[in-house]
Amino acid sequence: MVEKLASAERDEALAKLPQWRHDAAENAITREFGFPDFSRAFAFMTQVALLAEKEGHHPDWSNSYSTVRISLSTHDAGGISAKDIALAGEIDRLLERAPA
Ligand SMILES: C[C@H](O)[C@H](O)[C@H]1CNC2=NC(N)=NC(=O)C2=N1
Repeated sequence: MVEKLASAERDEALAKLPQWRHDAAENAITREFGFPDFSRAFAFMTQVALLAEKEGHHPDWSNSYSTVRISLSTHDAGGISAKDIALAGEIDRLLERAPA
């Protein structure tokens, strides 16, 4: 089982993911994404869903029209693990490859 990161490790990893925030109340890392419309927001969610299935690691998220909010934590570890950091990086790279 993957271990949760110590807060110093988490902060060091987050320094390389400047668009992600540590949400202490959720014990998760979060990012909000804005798109021009619902279709593009949902297309992004579809890509993230496929990525999550591939990784066996899944986001907690919400969608309101053209906004998608993603919260990543490792439920099994009770906090933020390297898997969350890795998935956040891959989600960022999805947008670099195919800007919405
Ligand atoms: C068995 C399966 O791999 C686990 O239940 C996975 C599935 N996806 C998961 N996703 C997240 N975010 N946290 C987990 O602990 C987790 N566990």
